[in-house]
Amino acid sequence: MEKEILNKLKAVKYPGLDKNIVELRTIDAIKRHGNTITITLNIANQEVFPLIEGAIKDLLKGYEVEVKLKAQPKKNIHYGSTANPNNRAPYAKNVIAVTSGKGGVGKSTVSTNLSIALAQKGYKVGLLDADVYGPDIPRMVGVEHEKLRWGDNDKIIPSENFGIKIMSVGLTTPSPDTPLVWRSSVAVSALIQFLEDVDWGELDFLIIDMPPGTGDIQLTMAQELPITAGVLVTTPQMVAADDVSRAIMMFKDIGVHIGGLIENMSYFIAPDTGKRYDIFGSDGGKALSIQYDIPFLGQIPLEIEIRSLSDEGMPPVAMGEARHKKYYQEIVDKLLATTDFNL
Ligand SMILES: Nc1ncnc2c1ncn2[C@@H]1O[C@H](COP(=O)(O)OP(=O)(O)OP(=O)(O)O)[C@@H](O)[C@H]1O
Repeated sequence: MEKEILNKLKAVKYPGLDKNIVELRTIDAIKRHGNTITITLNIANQEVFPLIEGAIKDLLKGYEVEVKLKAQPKKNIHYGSTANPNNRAPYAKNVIAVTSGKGGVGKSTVSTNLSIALAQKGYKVGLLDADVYGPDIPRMVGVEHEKLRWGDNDKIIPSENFGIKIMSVGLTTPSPDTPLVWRSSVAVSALIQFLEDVDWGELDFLIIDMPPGTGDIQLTMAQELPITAGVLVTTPQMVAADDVSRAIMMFKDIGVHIGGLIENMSYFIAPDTGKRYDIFGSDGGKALSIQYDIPFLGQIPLEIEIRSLSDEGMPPVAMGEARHKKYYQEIVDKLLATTDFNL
């Protein structure tokens, strides 16, 4: 019976999208009590709920149907409020914080390429690698052997490459592979120093590659900076994971506007044939963004070249083929459209 209903529900399109509510995983449960069928939807967008409810009731006319909205995850963690943050970076017109639920999803690769894509559009961009657990950005932009340098004004001179200014916690270690073993309080004060003591000049965008997760560092950054937009990176496998939901809820709880969600390593492009394989299914990121009512900024496939170019310090958006550039450039165009940036 439930299966039969689920099949029928495939006829209901999600408002404004070319996908149905079943493939977008918005059906949380279908239950039958006597003659009543109760369908629970898992969506956060209150405005589309009545539209879907109406369409379901029309479709299942012969049945007694009740459509409910699943209670969204309760905010049992209180992150506090960052309604009136300090502004340690008055030189930046906009601050974008890039984060992820878990490590290894490609957050630093995304931050780097989005920063360069913004610079390619003519904006002045600074990229702060605040990922104390894996400060990979210097290697990705080929500045890993640079050391901290101070200018005449006693300010730290940021590295520069591919049209962006770069500062990383990784540049504070004696060699690129020295591990950083910092307590979070030390990491937070180092980051604040980077915000205040680096000679960034005037910036249109300061992009911060945050550590993964929802800890002290994220919260302090949100208290010390007016974050214009938070951007979340996930992989299709992670889409259903609690970590991603927690990262989304953290931004929502502390009042940071979410610029959108990016799905990285979405599908695989075979290097020999160019054929696309949807290894992890498709559209998980889109479904997640619908569930939490946040913009979906796009997908980046898993491609060997993205990894090899990044490892060699040649960011794909600058040094890759046209299609690599397009992945990141299209995401930047969408982000510029979803958020009211100060430009
Ligand atoms: N779309 C992609 N296709 C292929 N490889 C990718 C892609 N995105 C990232 N990678 C590779 O995956 C690895 C992890 O990426 P990255 O360091 O950006 O992740 P991260 O989420 O920032 O990790 P960490 O939390 O450890 O800092 C890197 O080797 C990177 O080159």
